Amino acid sequence: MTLFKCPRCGATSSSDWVCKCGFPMEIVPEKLIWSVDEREPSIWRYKSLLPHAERIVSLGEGLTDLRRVDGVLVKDETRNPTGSYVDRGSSVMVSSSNMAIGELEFLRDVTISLASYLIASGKEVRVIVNPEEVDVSELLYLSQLKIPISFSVRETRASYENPFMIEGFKTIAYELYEFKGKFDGVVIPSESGILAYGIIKGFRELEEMGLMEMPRIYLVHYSGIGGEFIEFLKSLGARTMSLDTKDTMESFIKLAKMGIYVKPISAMAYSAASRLGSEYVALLTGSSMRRWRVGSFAPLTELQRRILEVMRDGKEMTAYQIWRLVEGATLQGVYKALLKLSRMGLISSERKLYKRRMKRVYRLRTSANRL
Ligand SMILES: N[C@@H](CCOP(=O)(O)O)C(=O)O
Repeated sequence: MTLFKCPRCGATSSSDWVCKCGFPMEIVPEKLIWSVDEREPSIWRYKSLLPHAERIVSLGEGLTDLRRVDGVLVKDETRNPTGSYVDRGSSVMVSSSNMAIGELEFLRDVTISLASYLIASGKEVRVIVNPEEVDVSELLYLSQLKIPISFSVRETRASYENPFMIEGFKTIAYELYEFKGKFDGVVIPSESGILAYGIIKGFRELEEMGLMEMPRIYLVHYSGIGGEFIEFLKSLGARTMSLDTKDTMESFIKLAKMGIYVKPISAMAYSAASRLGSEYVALLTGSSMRRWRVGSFAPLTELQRRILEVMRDGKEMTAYQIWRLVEGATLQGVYKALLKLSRMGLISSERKLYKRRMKRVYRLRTSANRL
C-alpha cells in the first residue's frame, strides 16, 4: 500500500494526495536501496525506487542529455517525448496511481504530457477547455493532437501538484548522480516549486542511501515569487535567484540559435548557472507547445500583485468582492487582471450558484506562490 506523507507537517495518509494543511503529499519509499537496470532507457531504470506499477506506461522519458553548451553544464529536459520534464511525472502517475481521471483540465504542457500518457495506456481522455480563457492557437494545437476537447467552465482535479509527479521529477536527481556524480549545484526553473521539490527529494534519498551529499540548489524565478511552498524549499536549504529580462532573453536567443528551444525561465537558469560556476547544472525546460507567452515571463503588475494579496487566505471571491478590496482600480481592470492571472495558472475560477445567482468565483491556486 502506498503511504503518503506531508513534507511540512508530517501527517500521513493512505489516500490523500494533498495534506489537510494544504501542502502536496509525498510518497514514502518502501525501501531505499540504490539499484539501476542499465538496460532500461527510461526513468524506469530506477524502478525499485519508484512507486509500484501494475503496468509501466513509458514513452522513453528521462535519460535526457547532460552536456556543456558554451561552457555551461545543461540537463536538456526538452528532449523528453512531449518536450517536457512533466513526462517523467506523467509516466509515474499513469503507471502507478490507478488514476481514474478521464477528464483533464487544460494546463498546457502538463495536460499535453498527461493526455499523451493516458492515451498510450489505452484510456479515454477528454480535455476540458474553458472557452473564456483558452487562446485559439492553443485550441488549434490541442485539436491537431487529436485529443478530444470539451468546453466547460468547470474545474477538474489538478493534475500537476501531486505525489506521483514528484516521484517522476526525483529521477532528474538520480540521473545527475548516475551520469555526473560530482557537481556543485543545480539551477532549477521554478514557479510553484513542485519540480524543484521533486529534485530535492531525489537528492535527499541519495543522501540517505549514503551516495552523495545534497548539492547546492538554486531556484530561479520570475521576480515576485515567494509564498509558503518556496519558503518551505528555502528551509530545506534552497536559495532563490532572479535575473533581469535582458540577460534572460540573450540566453534564450543564444540557446535557440543552437537548436535548444527552452522556456524563458530556463534561459534564466542558464544565465544563472553561467554566473555561478562551471560545475553548476542548469535544468532546461521546454514543451511541445512552443508558444510561450512573454506575458507570463513579465513581472506581475501592481494590480495583479494586490489581487493575489487579497486572495491570499484561499477563500473564493467574485470579481466584485475582489474589486472592493483592492482599491484604486476599475472593475474592468480587475476583470482583465483576473483573466491574466488565470492564464498564468496562478488562480482558478468556476461558475457557481452564489447568493441564488450563477456567478464566477475566483480562488488562489495552492501553488500560486508569487506573492
Ligand atoms: N513549469 C516550469 C518549471 C517549474 O515549475 P514549478 O511550478 O514546478 O516550479 C517550466 O515548465 O519551466
